[in-house]
Amino acid sequence: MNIHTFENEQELNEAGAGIITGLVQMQPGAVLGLATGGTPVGIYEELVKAYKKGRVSFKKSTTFNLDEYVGLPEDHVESYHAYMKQHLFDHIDIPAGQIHIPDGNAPDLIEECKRYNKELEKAKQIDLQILGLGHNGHIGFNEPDHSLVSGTHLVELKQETREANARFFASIDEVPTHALTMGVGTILKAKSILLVVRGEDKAEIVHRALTGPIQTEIPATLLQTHPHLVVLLDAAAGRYFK
Ligand SMILES: O=P(O)(O)OC[C@H]1O[C@](O)(CO)[C@@H](O)[C@@H]1O
Repeated sequence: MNIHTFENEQELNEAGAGIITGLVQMQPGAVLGLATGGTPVGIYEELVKAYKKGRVSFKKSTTFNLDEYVGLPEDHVESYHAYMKQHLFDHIDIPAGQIHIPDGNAPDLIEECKRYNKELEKAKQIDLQILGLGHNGHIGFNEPDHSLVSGTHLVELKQETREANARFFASIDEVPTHALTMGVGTILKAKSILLVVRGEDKAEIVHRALTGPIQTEIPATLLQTHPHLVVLLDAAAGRYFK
């Protein structure tokens, strides 16, 4: 595990984007696992800048998003479909057919999970999985539980997750109660993982996740078992690592 702490958010963003562009430059057909939420926004901004400067092309890349809310229309500004377009896909050259995001509006959500798993199987392996971290230790939307699911599945969001994400909605009542998420088995199967964590409010959980006992009640502790984990922390999130 390689942990890097940054005093400056911009340096963190550039480092994160540099890891992604470095991979895509060397391996244009790379399969990228993408995250949403507040954490990766600055990294996506740097990716867009790199693309606009002609430093990288995503024409041959494939992407798989970690998760999507259930029941939020795709064009709702807080759906992860809309988020990805707004922050990345509308500004780079990736062909639409190479983008994969679970469909939280599918008529049969269990079938949709199976379909997503099949797409992941076809891609064989994610080369680089980008992850944020929930305050309760969730990765993707794999919430703390006495057991965890390996593949894509339907989850009920914990109240604390809905509260944390309420900042993006007009009120907590608008935050969906369920989501589809890639499972921890798929996440851990990625060749490399890039975990990004920002803010004082996540300092304790990221420290527990990376140094505490491995337990499904803190799903991110499973990342300790991954052979190629890179962690980027801002100074506030990294305070217990100093
Ligand atoms: O980056 P945020 O908004 O703090 O969210 C933490 C994590 O939880 C999620 O919202 C759930 O997948 C992710 O998008 C994010 O990585």
